[in-house]
Amino acid sequence: MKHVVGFLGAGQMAQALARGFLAKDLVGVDQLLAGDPSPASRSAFTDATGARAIDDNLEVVREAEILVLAVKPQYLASAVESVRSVITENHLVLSIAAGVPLARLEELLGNDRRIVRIMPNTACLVGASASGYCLNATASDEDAATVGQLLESVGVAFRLPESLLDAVTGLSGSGPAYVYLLIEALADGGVRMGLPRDVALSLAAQTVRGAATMVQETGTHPGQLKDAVASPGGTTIEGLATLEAHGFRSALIEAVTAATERSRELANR
Ligand SMILES: NC(=O)C1=CN([C@@H]2O[C@H](COP(=O)(O)OP(=O)(O)OC[C@H]3O[C@@H](n4cnc5c(N)ncnc54)[C@H](O)[C@@H]3O)[C@@H](O)[C@H]2O)C=CC1
Ligand SMILES: O=C(O)[C@@H]1CCC=N1
Repeated sequence: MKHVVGFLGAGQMAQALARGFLAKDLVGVDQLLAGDPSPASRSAFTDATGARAIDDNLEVVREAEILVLAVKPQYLASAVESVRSVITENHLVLSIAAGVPLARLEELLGNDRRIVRIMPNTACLVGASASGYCLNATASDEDAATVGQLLESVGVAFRLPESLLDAVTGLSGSGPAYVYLLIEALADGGVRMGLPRDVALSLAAQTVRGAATMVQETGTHPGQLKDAVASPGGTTIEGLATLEAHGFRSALIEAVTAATERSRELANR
């Protein structure tokens, strides 16, 4: 593929995506650049990727073929307005801003621009992201293929109707944070029961990884995999009953719902 990829915003997500693309050799280091007014973000980007980060968004847009809008949703309008005059139909514009709909992006960029709204997550850094994306009417099937290739290089990706992008944000966009909480809490439980902290953390993280891999690689329903762990009258069923008594499932369902609703609210800012 090897298009020049420019990021507006050189923060955490730009760094994670850029490192993922580099690791999969989808871009070379000289085909990557980022624009950011923050010297700290620029040095972090260059440290993480070896690529250029400059305080000149116009130059980034002029050089880029694929432009990734990677600023916080509240800074998106001002970032785009400052470069709008140099964004052409030759650019494929990807926005990762949570909650910002294609209609708003078209207002900012013009509906004759090729625009894709994406929701990845930070695990793109390790090639294990989970993403959803949707295209505006001007973007082509070839653009969809390009975006699919980029996102699949750093994990799994689903092309979806835009109406589902907020739910993707609530589940997999925000989801790594829920799982970090789970891992931390499992480790705390282990420490409470006497395990050394480092051992507890390692066991907790590997347990989450192993269970996720079992779901992905066996294709077996998680309920069936859960049943296979829980022996009659054994230890697991005691743990499961305790989780049910504390509303574990409901807490996760409500977390995804709340984050999805917040993503919907961000559309109205
Ligand atoms: N952090 C996450 O897990 C995820 C974040 N997102 C979305 O990614 C976007 C970026 O989030 P993060 O990387 O976490 O934020 P961040 O705060 O780490 O990075 C944003 C960067 O944008 C820069 N910036 C601000 N105004 C700018 C401008 N006018 N031009 C160029 N750069 C400018 C800031 O200096 C900062 O370095 C957000 O819209 C967020 O909704 C999407 C998926 C996951
Ligand atoms: O918390 C947020 O708003 C961003 C979007 C998805 C993950 N982090």
